[in-house]
Amino acid sequence: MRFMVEMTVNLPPGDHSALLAREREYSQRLQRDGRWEHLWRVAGRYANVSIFNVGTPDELHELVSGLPLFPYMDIRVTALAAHPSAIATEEER
Ligand SMILES: O=C(O)CC1=CCC(=O)O1
Repeated sequence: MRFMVEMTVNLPPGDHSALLAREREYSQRLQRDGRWEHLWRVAGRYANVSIFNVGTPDELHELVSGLPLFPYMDIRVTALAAHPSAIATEEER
């Protein structure tokens, strides 16, 4: 199941380098294992748009709530369905 996840980061002022390093490590592990398919910066905002490919909504919730930045983010999740006009490989579906 694919989900579009929009994350807006609201960090208080300060040095968050250790937290951001943990966030990067966590997200790159999920990108490498294929569950975090896309990660894009929203131009001009401290926000991202991501595509997750996971088995269940519960799994998505577990992954997203485990993000080190989770307490500092507003997160919006949209479930995605196949578009009948999309040209996509079987693997992408
Ligand atoms: O910088 C962000 O958009 C927050 C974030 C999510 C995954 C990551 O590595 O950073």
